[in-house]
Amino acid sequence: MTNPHHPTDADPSPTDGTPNPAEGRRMPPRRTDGPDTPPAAADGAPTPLGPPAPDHETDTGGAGGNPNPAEGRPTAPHRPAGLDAHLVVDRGAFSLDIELTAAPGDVLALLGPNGAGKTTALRALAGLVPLTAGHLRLDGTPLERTPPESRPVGVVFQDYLLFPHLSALDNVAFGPRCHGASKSEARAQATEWLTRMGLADHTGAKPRRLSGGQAQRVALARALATSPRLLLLDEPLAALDARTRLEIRAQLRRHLNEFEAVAVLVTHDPLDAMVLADRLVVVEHGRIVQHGTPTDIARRPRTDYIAQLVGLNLYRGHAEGHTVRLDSGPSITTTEALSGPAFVAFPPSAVNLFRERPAGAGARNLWRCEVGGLETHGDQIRADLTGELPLAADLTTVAAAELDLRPGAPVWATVKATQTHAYPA
Ligand SMILES: Nc1ncnc2c1ncn2[C@@H]1O[C@H](COP(=O)(O)OP(=O)(O)OP(=O)(O)O)[C@@H](O)[C@H]1O
Repeated sequence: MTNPHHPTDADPSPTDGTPNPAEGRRMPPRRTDGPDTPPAAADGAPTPLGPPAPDHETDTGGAGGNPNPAEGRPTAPHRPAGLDAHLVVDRGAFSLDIELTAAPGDVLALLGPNGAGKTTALRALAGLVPLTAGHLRLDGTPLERTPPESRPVGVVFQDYLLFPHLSALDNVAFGPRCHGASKSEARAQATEWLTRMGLADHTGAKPRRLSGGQAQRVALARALATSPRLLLLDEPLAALDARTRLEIRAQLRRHLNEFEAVAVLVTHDPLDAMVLADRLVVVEHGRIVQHGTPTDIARRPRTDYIAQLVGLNLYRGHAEGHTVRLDSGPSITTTEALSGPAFVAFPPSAVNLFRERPAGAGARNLWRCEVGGLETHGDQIRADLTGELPLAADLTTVAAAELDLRPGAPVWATVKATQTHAYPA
């Protein structure tokens, strides 16, 4: 479980990383740099975040609660469970402005291209970047002014940031220990978490002796051991090789399913997002461009980035019945009949290529194109076509050889109307 302690101004513990004789444990040094730097532990590793100090934030939502005329006594203020955030962060040339809400048990994935603002959003939730405006409430409690170490937040950093000098057990026990558990209680909790993670045989191992997948699970156990109300995962599988990733992705999904509070993960990988999250929030240029279930997003992408992510050709135009006239000129015949601004999408595998104009195109769409480039894509060749309609087409290596495809070659591309999907823009 991730919960090393970070001293606050109210914390009288030593600030030089030396053992605290009063408590018999080593405290991390106090940081003097800005809030945008993760707090560091004694060994320089950023300090994972922990639950709130017991007396820290108080609920301001109800100012003492509303009187209930029926009973003549005040009721508890309404405290919506889960995450309610409007994150506004100004960083000079870059600004983030996104709203996130999630119920307990939800797993949200923030997905987006480099520089979109995903990490900034995660760090704002953790309290490592201050909000310029907006709000952040967790289970109804405002957290904007709560320091990172006092937020009920657990973080799994991309490279895990385990304390190298501590065993897996002590890495996990560190969180509960910093929140007042006795050494034996903290170790018992850590043992339980490591056992749940399938690491009962590795409790004594130092991080350098753990595989990538094991280290990831120790980091997750450390994040969960203090029962956070918000779990943040920054590219949780990025440091793993492809084989381990497959296995750990499935395990992480299981652990997230069992986690009863809100989890937010940041990823570049659409597969991680689709497997791990209930809802995707796609961020571009610091703004949400689309959100929804993985299926919604995959079926109805609304930006080029998302279309590429889910492997679709995407066009925007104006629909009249079964024809969508594209803003760029040509038309696409679709099975759906629509009226007004519309998107049309189809997968590269739906495209058939011919060197000669095919006879009797019938209900197929037909465009004259040119091969712009070719690349291997899994066991297929992906042809990028330019010309009347820019598109990506997938074909087998045998078909590519038979067509003698090479950059600059003219080709005819067809797509059946039944393989397109049109929806309102
Ligand atoms: N400390 C900082 N000060 C000022 N600007 C920053 C700082 N850190 C990041 N930025 C800028 O904020 C923007 C968003 O960065 P951020 O790291 O949040 O994006 P990201 O979506 O996580 O990208 P990536 O996927 O590459 O990690 C970028 O333009 C980046 O240059």
